[in-house]
Amino acid sequence: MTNHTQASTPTLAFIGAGNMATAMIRGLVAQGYPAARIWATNLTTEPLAQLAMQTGIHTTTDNDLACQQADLVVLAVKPQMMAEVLQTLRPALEFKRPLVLSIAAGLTSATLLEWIGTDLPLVRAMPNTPALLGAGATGLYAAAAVTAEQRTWVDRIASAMGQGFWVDEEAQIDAVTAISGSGPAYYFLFTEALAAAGQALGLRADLAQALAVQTAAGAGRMLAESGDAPALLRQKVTSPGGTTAAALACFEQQGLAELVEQAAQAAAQRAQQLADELSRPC
Ligand SMILES: NC(=O)C1=CN([C@@H]2O[C@H](COP(=O)(O)OP(=O)(O)OC[C@H]3O[C@@H](n4cnc5c(N)ncnc54)[C@H](O)[C@@H]3O)[C@@H](O)[C@H]2O)C=CC1
Ligand SMILES: O=C(O)[C@@H]1CCC=N1
Repeated sequence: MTNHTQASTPTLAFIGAGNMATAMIRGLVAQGYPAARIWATNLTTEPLAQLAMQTGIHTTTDNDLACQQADLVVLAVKPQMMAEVLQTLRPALEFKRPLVLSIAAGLTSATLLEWIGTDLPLVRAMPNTPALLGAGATGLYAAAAVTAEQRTWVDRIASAMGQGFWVDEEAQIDAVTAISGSGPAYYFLFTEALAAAGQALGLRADLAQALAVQTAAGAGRMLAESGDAPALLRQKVTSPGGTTAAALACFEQQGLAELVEQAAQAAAQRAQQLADELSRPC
């Protein structure tokens, strides 16, 4: 029942329009994806009203209705809600047979397909919130049965949100989750810590925050636009015997690289744990 006449611009249905789906939708619409080809659902109308007003997309609290319109269904509820949502969506999915794109952390394609109860084409995606600005990084894994045309749909969506990166092994999606899915929060935390350090050095709170935020934004742009490797950019700031060298030596002595590695491992392990916990029969 897939609507092949609309194949080049598939109709999308986002099931669970929360933080991440909203960032994706706003990013897609800002990059010119037709709002008339996007549906989004939530449990109540309140969170949908603002999204509809800002973007002009279709919204509904009826997951079946949204699914019935869609060539591509984005599963965007929390992993803990997924089994219940898929159980109720099963008839609509079986009838319409869309491409399913899950953005849920952890949940494997095997578990998702078991819950869907029928063999549908499935892509696991791990986007991140900068998708809102068209500056996202999205990891992608195609489970079996995804057609070449459906891959082009996914590529188009990922490029409208920023950059897409296909991986060949599903397990790598957990690593992507730990680096870029959760990654924006790490940079936000570092920015908060830098602002607090500015206050500790005697700066006003608002000034310390403005300096930390503008520095993060500037450094991010240099990383993205200069073409230089992060290490080279770091070296260009670091005068021998100067202030940066003193701070970097402190980071090194305190084991920053090891700490970052441990944090990323904790995120990846949590993704696997979520998958194990949720796929266990009750
Ligand atoms: N927030 C992020 O940065 C990222 C989140 N993800 C994944 O995206 C998914 C959603 O995460 P968030 O957007 O952060 O969570 P969220 O809680 O903001 O959004 C989920 C939304 O689903 C709605 N919902 C719950 N049950 C529903 C149902 N039966 N029908 C329709 N809507 C329903 C909730 O009301 C909520 O608004 C998760 O699976 C998460 O792993 C993936 C990448 C990044
Ligand atoms: O924290 C989480 O579980 C989700 C997945 C990646 C970012 N947010």
